[in-house]
Amino acid sequence: MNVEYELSPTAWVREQTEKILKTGTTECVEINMRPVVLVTMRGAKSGKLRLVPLMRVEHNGSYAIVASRGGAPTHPAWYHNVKAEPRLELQDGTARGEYIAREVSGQERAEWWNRAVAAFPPYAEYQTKTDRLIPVLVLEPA
Ligand SMILES: C[C@H](OP(=O)(O)OC[C@@H](O)[C@@H](O)[C@@H](O)Cn1c2nc(=O)[nH]c(=O)c-2cc2ccc(O)cc21)C(=O)N[C@@H](CCC(=O)N[C@@H](CCC(=O)O)C(=O)O)C(=O)O
Repeated sequence: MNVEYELSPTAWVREQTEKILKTGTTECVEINMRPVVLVTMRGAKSGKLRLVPLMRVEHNGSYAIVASRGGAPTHPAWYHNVKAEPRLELQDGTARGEYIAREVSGQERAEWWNRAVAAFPPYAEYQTKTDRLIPVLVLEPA
């Protein structure tokens, strides 16, 4: 049974996703020479399986995903998907696993925000472009 995946309507994102699917590894793509992971999540309204590439922020087997959307004034739609259904799959390189996402705040968010900015420095600039607090969600192995 072939599962119906929905790729991003944004061309450059869809192209990176297609490359990951074709090569079988997220190592075939990068942003500013920084690694990417591929998250598979359930659409909150459509129920579709959506494939969302995000920057790789990893620490001791857990990951953070950052709902930056380049510092746009509103959260990316995928943020609402993950809040509605926190169980998701993450692919890092060729490794894929089930994770449970939870939004973090306070000191825990600060720690993961530092890791995120170390992994992808533009996050710091994105946060200066919007007064929305960019959500950080930690993914722990299910
Ligand atoms: C364009 C829109 O995407 P979005 O979910 O807003 O997310 C925008 C971007 O964050 C998303 O494209 C990311 O993959 C971009 N992106 C990163 N985006 C980030 O926010 N952070 C990152 O670290 C990041 C890294 C990254 C690396 C590589 C790459 O190729 C892309 C990267 C989209 O896909 N819309 C679809 C689906 C939206 C959706 O998920 N709908 C839900 C409902 C959502 C709701 O309830 O509101 C559903 O299906 O039910 C549509 O409009 O049809």
